[in-house]
Amino acid sequence: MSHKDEEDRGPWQGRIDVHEGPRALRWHQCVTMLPPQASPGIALLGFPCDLGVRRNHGRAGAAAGPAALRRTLANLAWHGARPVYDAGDVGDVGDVGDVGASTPDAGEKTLETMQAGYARRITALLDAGHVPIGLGGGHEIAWAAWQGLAAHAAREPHPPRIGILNVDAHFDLRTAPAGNSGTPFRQIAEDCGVRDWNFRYCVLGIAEAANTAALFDRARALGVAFRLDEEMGARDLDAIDSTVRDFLAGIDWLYLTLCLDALPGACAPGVSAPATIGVEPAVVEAVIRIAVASGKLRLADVAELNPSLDPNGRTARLAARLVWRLAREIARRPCDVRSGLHLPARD
Ligand SMILES: N=CN[C@@H](CCC(=O)O)C(=O)O
Ligand SMILES: [Mn+2]
Ligand SMILES: [Mn+2]
Repeated sequence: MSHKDEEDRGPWQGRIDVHEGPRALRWHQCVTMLPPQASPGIALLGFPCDLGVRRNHGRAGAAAGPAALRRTLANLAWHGARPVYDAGDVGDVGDVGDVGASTPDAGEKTLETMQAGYARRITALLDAGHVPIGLGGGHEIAWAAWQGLAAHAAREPHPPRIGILNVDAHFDLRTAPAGNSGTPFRQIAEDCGVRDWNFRYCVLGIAEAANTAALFDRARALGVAFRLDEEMGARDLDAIDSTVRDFLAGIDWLYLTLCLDALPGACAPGVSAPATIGVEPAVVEAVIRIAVASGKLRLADVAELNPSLDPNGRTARLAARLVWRLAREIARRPCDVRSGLHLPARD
């Protein structure tokens, strides 16, 4: 690779094991910028936004999450059998400025224009048969992701039953009238009402101490399935498996969202609200395996990475590992010509 090529690869740079043979590959050598008419693959899309975290009185900095995630992913070992594309960041030229071009917001990066831009990009990626993995950004990414997925689903002759599986210390069902990082699933519940769809939402890792009684009441009123952080240990894996499988049995399409503040604060300090107990990374990986093996996953993301609060890039490493795990499990599955995750697993 020439010096010029290396420069052109932006964050996708890292160690090259020149003496290790052709299988000694890392992500930076295999991820390509998303070309037009690309064959179906995994598409990474950055959401460099923390405007929702700010509105939610959280600690700002997650806007730098996607860049840190790409830099960390770049050096991980490549075992992929399926292409991974970098679809860039929302907010790149043309993404946000065309929402109501005559409004004062035209071209401005507000929370709503960023969310609308992300939603449009997600719909286009899904329409092209890709499995998008969103790189957050605050958890306001979830309302944007839902809008993109719902627009894609609405094109189906019979709209699929969409379920959201959230690994999170928080319900994010707040009622604040202006959307923020704490409201996305309440916004989605309302949108389901408008569309006459059932709201199907399951959260794993809820910290009782970090969610008020009002939030628990709202979750119960909305029929939300959840497990507390204290019910998410390695010893609980059979019960976790049942919770996830029961949820998956009642849906056709899955949106999986991983809020890094669900993981123990010692592993994931680089978030707005670190967890005191949290869910161990190995358990989160087990959830990812079950979710992907269902063949129903359409869209996933990792939210709340805040590099400004992240000593030694510890949280970025964990976030990259979870993206890596997602991609690894997706790549194990046989590929249908269009969006091929309906097929049974090979193993
Ligand atoms: N998305 C996170 N929501 C949590 C954490 C708030 C924070 O950033 O401190 C919530 O609203 O409770
Ligand atoms: Mn959270
Ligand atoms: Mn959250």
